[in-house]
Amino acid sequence: MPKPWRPVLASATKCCAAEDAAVAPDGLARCRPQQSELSRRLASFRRLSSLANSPVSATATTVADKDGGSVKQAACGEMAGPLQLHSFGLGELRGVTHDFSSNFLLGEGGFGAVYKGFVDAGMRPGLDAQPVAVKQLNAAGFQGHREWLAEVILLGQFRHPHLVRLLGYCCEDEERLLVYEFMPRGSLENHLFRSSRDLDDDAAVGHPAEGGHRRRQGAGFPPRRQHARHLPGLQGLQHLARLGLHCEAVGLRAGQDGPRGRGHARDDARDGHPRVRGAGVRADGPPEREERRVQLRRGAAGAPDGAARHGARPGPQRARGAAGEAGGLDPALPQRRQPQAALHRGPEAGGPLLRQGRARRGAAGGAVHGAAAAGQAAHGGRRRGAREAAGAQGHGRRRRPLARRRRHRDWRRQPERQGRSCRGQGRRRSVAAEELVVQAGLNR
Ligand SMILES: Nc1ncnc2c1ncn2[C@@H]1O[C@H](COP(=O)(O)OP(=O)(O)OP(=O)(O)O)[C@@H](O)[C@H]1O
Repeated sequence: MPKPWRPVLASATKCCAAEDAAVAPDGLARCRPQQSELSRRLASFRRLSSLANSPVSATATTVADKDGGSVKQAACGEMAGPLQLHSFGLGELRGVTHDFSSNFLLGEGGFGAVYKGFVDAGMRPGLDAQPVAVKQLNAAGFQGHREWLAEVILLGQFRHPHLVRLLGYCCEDEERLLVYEFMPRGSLENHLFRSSRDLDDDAAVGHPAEGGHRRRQGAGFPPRRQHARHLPGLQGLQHLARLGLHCEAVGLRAGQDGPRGRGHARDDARDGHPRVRGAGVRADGPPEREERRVQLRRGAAGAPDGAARHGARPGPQRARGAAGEAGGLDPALPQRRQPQAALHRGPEAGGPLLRQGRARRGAAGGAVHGAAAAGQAAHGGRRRGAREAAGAQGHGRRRRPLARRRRHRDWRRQPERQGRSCRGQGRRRSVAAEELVVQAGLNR
């Protein structure tokens, strides 16, 4: 009659004597085994590992751990019994990881450094040739033999497609290592909180001669959608991560002082994330300008008055189609355009005489200002063409609609604005990202 199992973690919780407990900088007490403690544990583990290396025995064996408790352990030299693990020598793992070369470093966690390696087919019976991740206990860290042992015993018993598989371990002198199957796409944490470029970097770890090398690690942007598709059940978390991206993107676009700047926000937006436009708002700009920008954002994010898809911006094609075919305004155009266009209806076309922005360029149905169209056709550049066309009409520069000019004049004449130029003070206001997200309707 085999002895009943003793819960592994019940003994694991009391992992060291009170005098061994160290207080970490974050204020949490953690157990850090002292040398004497390690030697004691080593003795108990040697019994375990000698059994592991012994000839095949399919019978489960009970091995005493250091507290005199017992954990059920099978002789596993040939992958038999509950713990189907291979025991590796330190020399073997050195060979596998090119002597723990920094070129093979995958990352570092609380347990210690993790290296990539390759095991050959003949290394152990039943062990296929494959890449592996070798985790080496950091003797100066706050984890020790007990955590290592718990990992060996727990992960050694489980086989599940969603769990990384522990292939083996090494226990030599004071060295404690764990050998896992290699996960080419990195950890779940990375998928949730780091950029695809970092993920690609992880996959590229290896010797330069093999085409892989380590470039960089570190915190990055939330992940892109496609990287989590293959991870079941991550959609909800991905959604949260995407919201995080919005906040960050808005913050960057508003302040322009982020680590990767405007271009990065654009890159991420191209990958299907809602794009928040025009967050760069001048601190000294007229207040209505900011409101208008927020309106635009609301449209871009797919609100009822806006474009149909995230990031979709009504471009010249859509504006042209709407103006030409229906002779009216494109309902998908942001609200900002409509009043302006309505002010300038062309008599012959019966449609809007679109005088500003992209919609003006090449609008069909003769609704384009003739001189502007000629200028653009001759010179190509939209702005330059418009400016020259305005020059041909006798204006020094393109004029804004009268109502808008008046509004701007009134704003300039406000007492608190006296003595300050309204141009050229390009200090950008750092608009709180959350506020913009709420205004833009992205917080759904
Ligand atoms: N099986 C694996 N395949 C590929 N990479 C891995 C594997 N295991 C770990 N890594 C890499 O090593 C890094 C550190 O690993 P991990 O976080 O598991 O270490 P740890 O010491 O167990 O951490 P902690 O104890 O703090 O949870 C991971 O971010 C990942 O990049």
